[in-house]
Amino acid sequence: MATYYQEASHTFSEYLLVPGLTEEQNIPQNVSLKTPLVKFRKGEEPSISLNIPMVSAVMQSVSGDRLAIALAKEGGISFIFGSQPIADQAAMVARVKNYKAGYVPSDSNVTPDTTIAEMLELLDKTGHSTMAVTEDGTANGKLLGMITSRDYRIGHVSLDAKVKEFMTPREKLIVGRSTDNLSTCNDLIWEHKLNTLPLVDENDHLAYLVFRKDYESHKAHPNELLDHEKRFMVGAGINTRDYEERVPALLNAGVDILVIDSSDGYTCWQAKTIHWIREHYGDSVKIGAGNVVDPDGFNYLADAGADFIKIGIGGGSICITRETKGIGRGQATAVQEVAKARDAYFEKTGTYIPICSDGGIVYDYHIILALAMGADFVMLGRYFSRFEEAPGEKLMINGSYVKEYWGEGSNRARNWGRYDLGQGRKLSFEEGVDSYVPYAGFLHDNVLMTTSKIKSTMCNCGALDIPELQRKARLTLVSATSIVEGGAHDVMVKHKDTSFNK
Ligand SMILES: NC(=O)C1=CN([C@@H]2O[C@H](COP(=O)(O)OP(=O)(O)OC[C@H]3O[C@@H](n4cnc5c(N)ncnc54)[C@H](O)[C@@H]3O)[C@@H](O)[C@H]2O)C=CC1
Ligand SMILES: O=c1[nH]c(=O)c2[nH+]cn([C@@H]3O[C@H](COP(=O)(O)O)[C@@H](O)[C@H]3O)c2[nH]1
Ligand SMILES: [K+]
Repeated sequence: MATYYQEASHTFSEYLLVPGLTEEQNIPQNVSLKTPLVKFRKGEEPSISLNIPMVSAVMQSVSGDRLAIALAKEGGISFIFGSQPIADQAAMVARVKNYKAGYVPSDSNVTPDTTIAEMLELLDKTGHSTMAVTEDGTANGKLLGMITSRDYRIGHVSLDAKVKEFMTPREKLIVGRSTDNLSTCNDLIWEHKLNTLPLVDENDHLAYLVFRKDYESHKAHPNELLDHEKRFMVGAGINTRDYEERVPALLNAGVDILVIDSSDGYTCWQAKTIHWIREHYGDSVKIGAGNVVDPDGFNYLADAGADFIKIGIGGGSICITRETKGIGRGQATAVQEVAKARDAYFEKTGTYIPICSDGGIVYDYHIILALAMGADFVMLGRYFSRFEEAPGEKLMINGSYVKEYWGEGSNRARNWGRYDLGQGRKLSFEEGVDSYVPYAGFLHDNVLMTTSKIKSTMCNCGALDIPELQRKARLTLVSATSIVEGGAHDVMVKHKDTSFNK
């Protein structure tokens, strides 16, 4: 006989948090939203943590390189969509990794004997007029000087002249140490009125350049998610078919973490994919898996070796999976059940596997509910698709700006050809829709608003960080009429509330 669950499965909107005791220290400035991205042993630190508990969905209309950079600046991570040719996806990853985040490896380097003609050719290629002069002409050679467009006057210098005749020599340069933090660099930049500060190591070899204008952008983003080379972190989605080609290409492009992107993660295909990665790369390559909605699915992927596990079938705003295939579970219940399994797994094995609630976040407060129920972070599609940096087209419809947002299971997304891979399968039915969402401006402003709401609610619950919230949270189911009570009611609203974030 089939198994029947006795409880109905619930959605986020059916819950509210009951405040806990708020004390002196419970102010938003003291709240940390840092959260683990990959599994770790009890008492140890995860090798990757997020600075805010938000990641962007593995979707064509959400996670391109532009959004990935904007989100990494805020402390989250994007998973670049996998529904595109391998080379295109790897190129997107590489664009994020090569983006400047304060410290820049110098990409325009010459030697003292380089001619002005050769230097101009390089300028043409890179577009960068500030060049390092090193002994061997490489980005990490011994620093001998700097040359910028202010040092020579085109038309007035011989093209055969050498760089050494015009450069500012090393002894006249102000330099920083490669170990200096950005604020020390910025002090030097201001003190000496510099545009560029070279950083050298103990042997006077060039390490990085720090530019005045980059520092200003960096200062506005204290939560930036950076790798050990100070590059933005980025993830990428893979599938369970072409991973033998896709994974090496993504790693080569510098990807920090992978996730297997599927509606249903409780499959032998996912276990095989993870095993292949462990066999070829050991634990050095981090990979999330999913989606699951119950303890069985969680335990299967945990045993297979997943670094994090994603929860959610059919709850996404563009999803029609529940309608077309009859599979899924209310997202709140799914998170609660999987969180229980994760805690039991931790208890049993000493390994903590972060879980991600994917899909169905409609209001900002749904994020805090997901976290309170045990999720370590959330994945959002619709939320990010509304922003300037999202890949969808921005259009004017009936006097309002909208962005395009389409599901990965829609014909539009599937047309790139994945569904013809291997077995020559053809698409038989759609599992997602193509839609518009109201345009919402820039990612930075929206994420700032969302995270400040999360922090504020955490103060109501007396929690200074996410684990404390998870320990202390008290959640209540709400009746249908109390949901009406929770909105503006029995008044004529003058202006539509834009902070509502829907
Ligand atoms: N979270 C959600 O509720 C949903 C998400 N989506 C999104 O749509 C996209 C497509 O999802 P899916 O259709 O689940 O893609 P999928 O590629 O995981 O699965 C498609 C079909 O191929 C089969 N399959 C997978 N690997 C195989 C292999 N190596 N050999 C033979 N058969 C194999 C699967 O069992 C399934 O029947 C993803 O981006 C996913 O995130 C779609 C529907 C619902
Ligand atoms: O049934 C589906 N058909 C689709 O075409 C589809 N595309 C994406 N997804 C899933 O929805 C998540 C994003 O959900 P939100 O827009 O609610 O944030 C995503 O992160 C996915 O898990 C889909 N589900
Ligand atoms: K399954």
